[in-house]
Amino acid sequence: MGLLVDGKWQKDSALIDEKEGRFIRKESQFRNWVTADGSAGPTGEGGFKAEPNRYHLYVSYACPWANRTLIMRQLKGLEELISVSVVNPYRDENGWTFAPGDEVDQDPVLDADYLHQIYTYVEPDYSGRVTVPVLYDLKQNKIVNNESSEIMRMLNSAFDEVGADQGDYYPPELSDEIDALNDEIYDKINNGVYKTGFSTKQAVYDEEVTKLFEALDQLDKRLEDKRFLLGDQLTEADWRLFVTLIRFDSVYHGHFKCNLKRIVDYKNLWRYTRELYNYRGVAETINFDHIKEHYYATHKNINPTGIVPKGPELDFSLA
Ligand SMILES: N[C@@H](CCC(=O)N[C@@H](CS)C(=O)NCC(=O)O)C(=O)O
Repeated sequence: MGLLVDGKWQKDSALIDEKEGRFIRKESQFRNWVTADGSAGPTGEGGFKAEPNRYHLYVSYACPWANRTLIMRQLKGLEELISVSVVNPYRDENGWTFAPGDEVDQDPVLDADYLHQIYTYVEPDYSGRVTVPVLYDLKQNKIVNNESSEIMRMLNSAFDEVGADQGDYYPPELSDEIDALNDEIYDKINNGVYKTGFSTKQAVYDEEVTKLFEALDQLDKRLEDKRFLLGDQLTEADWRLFVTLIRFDSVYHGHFKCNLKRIVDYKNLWRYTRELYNYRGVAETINFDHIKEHYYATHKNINPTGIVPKGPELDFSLA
């Protein structure tokens, strides 16, 4: 996997701590916020007022972090207000690309070949990873933010006065509970599948896969008497969990060796995953071809042939 160093693309870089055999995720770097009045948000600079047709979202259908922002865009009815470009699912030594493909978009800003060109266009000496999602300001030609958890929060509330649909997925009275669940789910599940799949030492794999399934077992119990994580109200925490569950049986189970069980084997998690998948507009944000192609073809270190498996056959219908 490549990255930018002082604005120059380097084709190779390591995300694994060689000695420990552990996967380490790096912090996102653009941390400004779109707000209703353009004032600064919790981090970064002000000047990013919520306006229709001003912001653009770069995503990959493969990526669970990008998926959560696409879901929030859908839930809040922002499809006409915030445009989207989907990158090619195959990430080669040049990182994410706009190489033509099924359901791949062209870049509206620079007609770029690579996503890293967007990063260096706004910051010519940028050093760091070139990740999706990216929320881009078409008016000022700046990257607002490339941290999905923050982009989700902006989409949840900043556009409410300019045409977003009703609905608050991070209501103040539940925020402490949501934050606590998010921390747990991020560490053990969202990032847990990556820590399991990218481990290069048996002991690290054993430890991570055990933590992952303990957490899934607990959530399955939690959902025994609850429709959603916090009861009847759907919150951000559900969508953050969902993006990992929906990829689980297709890629994490095989490709990342998270194979003690599948999600279809869990009574409550399976019911829950299907319900969220069928929730309004959400299925449109899921593209299993992109998901499978990305993981199996891109991570040659764990799947050297790049063969993308045909299965599994999954039925998400509610019947
Ligand atoms: N913390 C970031 C993580 C985003 C992320 O890691 N995206 C992956 C795709 S799933 C990516 O673009 N990786 C490219 C790289 O690390 O070079 C977020 O949640 O937005």
